[in-house]
Amino acid sequence: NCYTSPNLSSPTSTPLLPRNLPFPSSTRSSTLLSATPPSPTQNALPYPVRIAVLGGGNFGLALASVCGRSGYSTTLLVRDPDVAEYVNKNNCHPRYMSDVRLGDKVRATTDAKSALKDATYIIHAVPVQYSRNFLLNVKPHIPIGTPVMSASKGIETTSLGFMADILEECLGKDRSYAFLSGPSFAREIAEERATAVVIASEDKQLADDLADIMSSANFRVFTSSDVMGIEVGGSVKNVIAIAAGMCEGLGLGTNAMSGLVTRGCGEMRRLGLYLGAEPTTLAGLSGVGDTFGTCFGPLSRNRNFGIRLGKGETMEEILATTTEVAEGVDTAGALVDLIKSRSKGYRLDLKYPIIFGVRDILEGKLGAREGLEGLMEMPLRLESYEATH
Ligand SMILES: NC(=O)C1=CN([C@@H]2O[C@H](COP(=O)(O)OP(=O)(O)OC[C@H]3O[C@@H](n4cnc5c(N)ncnc54)[C@H](O)[C@@H]3O)[C@@H](O)[C@H]2O)C=CC1
Ligand SMILES: O=C(CO)COP(=O)(O)O
Repeated sequence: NCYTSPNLSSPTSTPLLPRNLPFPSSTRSSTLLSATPPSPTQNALPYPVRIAVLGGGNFGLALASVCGRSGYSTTLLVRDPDVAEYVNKNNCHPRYMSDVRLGDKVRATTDAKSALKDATYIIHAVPVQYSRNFLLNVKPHIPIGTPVMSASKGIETTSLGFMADILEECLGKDRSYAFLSGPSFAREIAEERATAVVIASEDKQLADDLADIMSSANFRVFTSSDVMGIEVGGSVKNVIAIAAGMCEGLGLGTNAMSGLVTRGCGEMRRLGLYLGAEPTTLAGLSGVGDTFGTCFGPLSRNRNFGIRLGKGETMEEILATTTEVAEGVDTAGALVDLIKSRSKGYRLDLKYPIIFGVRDILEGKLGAREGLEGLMEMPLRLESYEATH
């Protein structure tokens, strides 16, 4: 890769905000709980920073507001000129979180060239299945070497690639990439509620710089080098959340829910270790942490999708009444295909019963109740297993 932190070693550089600190201490609790937003602060990086955010959905908006609140000029690249005009006039999106102001550092445009040519960092927040086309369209405007951070979670159904694969295939190997994940609902971020995430990159300097840029009292950014761990966690947790939602919709109870989510985390761990992820990442914010948030949090689209399935709605009925993306729907099938293509083992459905079960339910091969109750008939073995396939 060819990312070098712009002028970070300058002797005049101002000390950066501390990273990897625990949640803000009680001295900050008034800020955490206050309805009044804290005044914008610019994190002290000794070089000009301009952020471009690809994708004007909930998460692109939330991350743009984080960067804007840190004091950085942030441009949101959207597809619809009416949306761009509305954002610039009203400082909020007309449809997504329309009650949330984005802050005066955030502007929107449909002009990829103007958004990208001077960007120091690019944040990608386009749903996974649309990412390849989107990236190939904007590629001519992305300067060589500009680092890109993805915040999207899932697996592409056509290539079975994670975002790391899609980014490299679309934008080349001659730049550094980073990946943001963790329990982080867009609305809570936009409302400046306490949030802890992790940014992973093989390029430590990039992860550190992005953490400095985005960290604030209410948005804590930890760093990691385990890209695979981050990507497996972010992909699998959405599928587990659909199962958790079905469990909720069917009224199966707290014991069932806790058992299901824990066994789902076991499947995440099994796949992650097989693909080379670190166990600590899978047990961390982007693995178990995001699974808790998504399985139990009322804001989760994946969980809500599952609740509606559990209550008896069909896939078609649900898809016809939502414009928001539940990544787990496509990722469930992609995960099954990925597991089959990478594993030499047999009866993989017994090794990944929740992932395979959700895929079967989404494909209409099983009803939600039948699928979840089928888990009660799984062979009883040792609870813990190694990462063998
Ligand atoms: N919303 C959240 O709380 C979080 C979302 N994420 C991830 O962020 C990514 C983006 O999700 P959201 O912003 O929530 O999506 P969203 O559901 O809020 O919005 C959908 C976005 O997709 C865009 N879109 C629709 N069709 C498209 C197409 N054909 N080509 C390009 N773009 C198209 C829409 O313009 C919109 O920007 C997903 O991978 C999601 O898993 C991650 C953490 C939290
Ligand atoms: O990833 C998320 C929170 O961390 C958002 O989850 P949903 O896509 O299910 O809303």
